[in-house]
Amino acid sequence: MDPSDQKFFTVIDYVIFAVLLAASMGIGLYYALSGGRQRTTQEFLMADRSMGCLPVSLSLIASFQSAVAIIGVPAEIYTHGTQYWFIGCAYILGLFIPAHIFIPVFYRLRVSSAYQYLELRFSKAVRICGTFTFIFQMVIYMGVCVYTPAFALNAVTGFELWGTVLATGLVCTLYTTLGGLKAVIWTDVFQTVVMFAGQLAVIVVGVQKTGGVADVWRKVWEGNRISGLDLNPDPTERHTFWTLGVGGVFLMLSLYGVNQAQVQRYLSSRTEKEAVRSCYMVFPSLQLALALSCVMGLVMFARYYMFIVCFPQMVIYFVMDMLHGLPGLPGLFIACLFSAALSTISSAFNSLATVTMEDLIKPQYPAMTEARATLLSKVLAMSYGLLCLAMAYLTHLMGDSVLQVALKIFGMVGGPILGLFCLGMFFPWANSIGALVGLCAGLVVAFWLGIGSILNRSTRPLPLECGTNATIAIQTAFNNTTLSQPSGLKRFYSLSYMWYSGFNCTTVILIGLIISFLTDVMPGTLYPLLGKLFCFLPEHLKKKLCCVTPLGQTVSERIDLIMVVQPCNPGETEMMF
Ligand SMILES: O=C(O)CCCC[C@@H]1SC[C@@H]2NC(=O)N[C@@H]21
Ligand code: NA
Repeated sequence: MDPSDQKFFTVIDYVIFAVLLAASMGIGLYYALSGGRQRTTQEFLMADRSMGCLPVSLSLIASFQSAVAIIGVPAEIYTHGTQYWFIGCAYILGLFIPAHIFIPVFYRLRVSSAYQYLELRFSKAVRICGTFTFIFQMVIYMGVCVYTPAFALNAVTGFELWGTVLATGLVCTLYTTLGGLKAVIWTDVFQTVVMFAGQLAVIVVGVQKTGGVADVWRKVWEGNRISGLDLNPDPTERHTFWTLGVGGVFLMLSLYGVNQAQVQRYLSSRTEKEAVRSCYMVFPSLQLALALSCVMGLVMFARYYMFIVCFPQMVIYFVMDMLHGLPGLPGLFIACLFSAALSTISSAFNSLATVTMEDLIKPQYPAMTEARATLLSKVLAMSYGLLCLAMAYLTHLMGDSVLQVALKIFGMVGGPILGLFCLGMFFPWANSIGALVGLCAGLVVAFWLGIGSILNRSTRPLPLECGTNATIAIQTAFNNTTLSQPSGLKRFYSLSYMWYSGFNCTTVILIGLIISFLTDVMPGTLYPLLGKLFCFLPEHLKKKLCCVTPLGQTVSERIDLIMVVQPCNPGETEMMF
């Protein structure tokens, strides 16, 4: 079937896609014109802290379940088998720890941004560095999320690429700017339903067209696509139970524990209990989302296993092969793809606008009126929307498999941020110099590792999903040849990307503790060194930077100052761990 001349879409398909965009716009307009009409930042950025656990839980899933997962996971399963499915084991601790450790801390501090915690615990400098790191991570991730569906569609169906990117970006920017967090959460709910429906449709039709469940199972079994429990402890093995089930926990904590997009949803819950319940409710839906995308990959394998060829847009090709001729279903899948993208991008816009407002602008202009602050938040959401379109173009140049790109970004940038928060929450003697140096060192090591791994990619042919036309036969032949085990630095570069979050988080904590120890226990040590290090800075800046921690304080005094939080119930001051 030559994609170019196939008439994939009937009128009804375009109608369904248009209805999705219109419904999202409608929800945005509804929240722009109802309630407090988005006149305060409390409503625009925090949804008046009035949300129930059901919409919050569906919105939590939608935020980090984009077209990357919908396209990338089936391609992963088709190429490497179901080993990736073990990431589901990471969801247990990956949601339990946020529910019982991170949510209570953020909720009881009544912050709007997770990074306010960093100023309370450390210093303003740490908060600002954390905020910029988060912005960097989400802007790149947004670019991948906008680009993926448009590029995949264009390649298979000739669907207009940049027109789609523009339509997606503008619709998303509009309803996020008009309706604030309430609109983002309720569009996420609607888009998550569309996402599941679209994947389900492809699976049902795919199984039916591939000869039924028994036939599909036989083919995937013969094609040894059902991976066993791989307990290989080698950290350079790309996907094993350890890299996915344990390394994946750090990935989940960096997203569902400390990522502003998720923290903001916890904080928009009407009570702390609702927030914890929403975190629990994420578990079954996330497992369902993972199962749907993995099963879609298996059905795709059963369908094409005798052809053994692969190219980047294999998944869209498979979907169109299954659904064309069934009016409305191709449109449903396009709606599913763009629902996945829109729900992630709108969460990113809104969280970026929130941290820019709360962490970077408001502290500089405390006297700013509520009306002006809300207007500025809307302008920020709009500007991030336009920035994201630019990032989409950058993704065009990346070329790696989109799932791997997204997970590497989370590992390289989300890992250090997770380390920063862990340093603050679990190590009372960590100080702000330690936090600052730890974060910077963690990011440097993370990018050294990430870029090094790309430059030193092993001579083995790229895995199938990276778009080479290698057939599985050639791939198997190469896999069997035992390439000389890399040693030293090459071994460091071949660390599985699923360990990036855990590795970078640990780096930040270790370096943070060492520097804290040096600067606190022996205050005279690092201070003059820092002074010399920043000798090029003007005196006032040097003073400000080098004594980000009032060194005179003892560690215990600092703990008393920070670890006592505002009472949850009047009259009661809770000590935090
Ligand atoms: O889908 C994306 O946009 C990013 C890839 C998935 C991100 C992680 S993987 C573990 C967790 N489960 C999800 O569905 N999303 C996050
Ligand atoms: Na999404």
